[in-house]
Amino acid sequence: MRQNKMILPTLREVPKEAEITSHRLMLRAGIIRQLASGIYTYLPLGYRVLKKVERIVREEMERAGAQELLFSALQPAELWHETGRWDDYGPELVRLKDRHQRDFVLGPTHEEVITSLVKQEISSYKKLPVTLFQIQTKYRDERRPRFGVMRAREFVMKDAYSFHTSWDDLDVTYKTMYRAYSNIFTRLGMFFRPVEANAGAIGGEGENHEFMAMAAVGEDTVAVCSHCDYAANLEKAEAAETPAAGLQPSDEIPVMEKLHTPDTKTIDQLVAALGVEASAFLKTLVYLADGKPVVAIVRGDHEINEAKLKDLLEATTLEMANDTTIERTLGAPVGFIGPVGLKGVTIVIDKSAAAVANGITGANETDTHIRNVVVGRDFTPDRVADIRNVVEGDKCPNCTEGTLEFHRGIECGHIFKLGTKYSSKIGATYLDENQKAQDIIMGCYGIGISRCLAAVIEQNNDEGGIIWPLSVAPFHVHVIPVNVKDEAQMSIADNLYRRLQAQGIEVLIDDRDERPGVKFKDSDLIGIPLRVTVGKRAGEGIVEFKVRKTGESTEVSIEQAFEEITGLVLGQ
Ligand SMILES: O=C(C[C@@H]1CCCCN1)Cn1cnc2cc(Cl)c(F)cc2c1=O
Ligand SMILES: [Mg+2]
Repeated sequence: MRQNKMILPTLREVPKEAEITSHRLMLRAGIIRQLASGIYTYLPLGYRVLKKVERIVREEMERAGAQELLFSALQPAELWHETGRWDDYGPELVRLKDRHQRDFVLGPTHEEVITSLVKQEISSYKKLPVTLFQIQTKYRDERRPRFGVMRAREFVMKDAYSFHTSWDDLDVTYKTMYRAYSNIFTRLGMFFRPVEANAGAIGGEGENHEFMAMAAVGEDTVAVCSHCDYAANLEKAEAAETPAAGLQPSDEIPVMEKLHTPDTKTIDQLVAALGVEASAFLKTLVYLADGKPVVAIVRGDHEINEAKLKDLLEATTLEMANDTTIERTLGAPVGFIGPVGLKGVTIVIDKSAAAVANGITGANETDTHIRNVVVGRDFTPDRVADIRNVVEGDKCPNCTEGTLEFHRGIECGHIFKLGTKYSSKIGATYLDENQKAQDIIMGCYGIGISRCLAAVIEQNNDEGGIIWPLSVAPFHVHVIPVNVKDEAQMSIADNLYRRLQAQGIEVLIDDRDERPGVKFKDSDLIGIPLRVTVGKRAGEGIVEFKVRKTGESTEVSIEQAFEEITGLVLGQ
């Protein structure tokens, strides 16, 4: 490709709205341009990378035995009524009416669509298992799109769905997909970790894993064991059971005692006022689970994990109760609430909080707390479960030797064992050997294709700009004639450009009439992995060969450069 003709608008200045490296570099390197909030145009340079990521994903999906198809982004609302998700989702679901005033959604995902296709096209167990996938634009009306394509309102996703007659068979495909995902992210040149995850709204009855590109700007927190290969999204991570903290037989603990705690509402204020550790407090929170009040208790030094609480309660919606609801439900002001004496409200307590020998909680009276509260003596919880976020230093639940460390990750893939949640609602069954209709068992597997571009850049950049891995680079080689008016330089550059292209190598030639400094800065910025500079010594047949990743550059003969490049590119 001749750069002088390309729409490749590089920018010197960092656009102020871009907060993270990949967003800044994607704008500066002429990869994307914003059309509207959370909606992006992929310029030619960016589109070449997007197609390369798609190709790698497609190759690995086909190697895993999946068949590619393509759905419409427009989905009839009827399907979303059948699964109930029309009502489950709020403004994030893009809804519209066609000219006949019929309701449609712009697809954020395609469980309903693919399950209804399988319902109408597959009826015998002989046709199962089958895995189908598409690479297509998805729409999710994020309240606050940010970080460029990392959290956009329109994005390219590969979504795959598998259909089975048994959980064992689903497990085979799940493992195949897990391996395919590892191949994909390895080929993208990404430092990634598969982590145990929380299925979230999609539900499903089985295990699920996210594939995290490890990066400081990642929105997700991953707990990683210092000793074994345990890794889990914080939404899911657990700690090894620690023996209950020196539980004294409850009869030795004195009876509860009220404490006058004027205006001390937060744990920190209480620690200061009472001079006891935060871990001695039973922090009481009030939620509405599907509209019903639930009291959740964690130790004062822990944080509630709403994903775990929601799963435990099997709630469709879970939200913090507002102060009015709290005061109405518990008859006490926020900051002084506690579990003792509550009637008619479900109490869930975290296992670590339940192990507190004698705790301090709100007394459900203004400016009053109580100490010597013993779980099981002074109040009886309805559930004792893991509903807290693990903290760094917690024991690993897998090996119990290592401790958990936190790292940030960008979720680039997520695979799920769905079960029959969608097939039962859509009515996708198969006839088993006894001609009996059974609900099809499903798995689903997503990759954020456009998000991968940002993740790869976050992990591959330096002060000069992007450093594309060869596998996804928009071009393999950047040929830069220093002075386009110099006949010798241009003919040598052109000749090399043509010979490399003839080998199937993708070459960008900077034939712009620009100062050398501008050319080199742009070349570092757009991050083509290999560069040949044709300058003063071209007449002697000498060019400069530079590897963007290492910065290493050597003066070599044109032939040496040609050999080196074909070796690196065709050998990859
Ligand atoms: O998409 C999934 C699960 C898997 C991911 C892999 C590929 C197949 N789907 C989860 N999810 C996320 N955000 C959503 C947003 C909206 Cl507005 C919605 F209506 C539905 C969903 C939704 O279901
Ligand atoms: Mg996910």
